[in-house]
Amino acid sequence: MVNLEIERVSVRFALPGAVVNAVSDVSLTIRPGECVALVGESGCGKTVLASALLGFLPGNAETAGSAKLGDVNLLEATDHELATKIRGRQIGLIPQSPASHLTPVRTARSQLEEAAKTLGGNADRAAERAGLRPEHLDLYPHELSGGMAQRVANALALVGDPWLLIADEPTTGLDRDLVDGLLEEFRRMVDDGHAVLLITHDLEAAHKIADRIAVMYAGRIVELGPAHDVLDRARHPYSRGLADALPDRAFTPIPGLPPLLTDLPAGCAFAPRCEQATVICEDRPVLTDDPHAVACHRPC
Ligand SMILES: Nc1ncnc2c1ncn2[C@@H]1O[C@H](COP(=O)(O)OP(=O)(O)OP(=O)(O)O)[C@@H](O)[C@H]1O
Ligand code: NI
Repeated sequence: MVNLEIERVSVRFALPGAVVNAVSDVSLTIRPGECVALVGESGCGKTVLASALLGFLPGNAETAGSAKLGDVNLLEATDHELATKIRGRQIGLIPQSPASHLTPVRTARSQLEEAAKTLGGNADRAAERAGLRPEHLDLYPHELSGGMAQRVANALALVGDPWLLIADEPTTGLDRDLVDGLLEEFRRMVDDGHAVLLITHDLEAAHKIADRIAVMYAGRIVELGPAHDVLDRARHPYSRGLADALPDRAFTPIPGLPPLLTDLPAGCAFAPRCEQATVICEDRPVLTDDPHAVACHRPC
């Protein structure tokens, strides 16, 4: 097994009269045997980064940087190469809003069995791992509740036993028991030598299973380190605000809104919301190169 080496990846969308800088200069290595959680507010670029890795960006997207899985640069691979070698086999994706990715005219079982046949996996085993009962499998997508559709999508991503699973908000609509069951399944995979990139708003979920946490703000990673360090001793004022808003801490969420991705400031994008900011924050801070990395001139 190899690492996934994401190096200086940027993704921009060209719109009439504007450019959306959705992901800027993201570097992150994901290794077998670890779970990395990618957290941050809605719209900070988490899903766009995942889509870039699997070749799911729309035509108006432009990418820079590289994402290497062995000798394959995922950002330059052809759709054929991604479809036959990567997706589902090496990298499984649990997409955000899974219901829209299921084929409406076919039962969950037929979709899962087809994936199992193509990828060489076991449909029943994947369904069980995702917390589905056999009777759920005979339903059509429109008959599935949100939580059940989520479990079908989770099973589809697990069936080919990919070494890396990218799970984009995989706990949406699941009640606590199912969330815990799924997180335990992810942890088992990781302990078995797989890797999981868990994209989530749910810091509690990240706290439970992640080895490392990457905090994203306005398209950039602003803090990256061991999960407990990032949650309990956050260095970036933004991460500290996120961690302080955990239910058992219950401080007020950070006031204000992130900047528009079409109009990013030249300096630190968080500065306008930051109580620590001074004039030095008009220069963009770079992410430090240490095990608990932070991009901030005035870390906590
Ligand atoms: N095809 C597109 N064209 C233009 N802008 C886009 C496109 N797709 C995404 N964006 C923008 O890129 C930004 C990042 O979106 P993304 O979906 O990655 O956020 P996210 O962090 O996954 O948020 P959430 O937590 O709500 O899922 C958003 O501002 C979004 O509007
Ligand atoms: Ni998203």
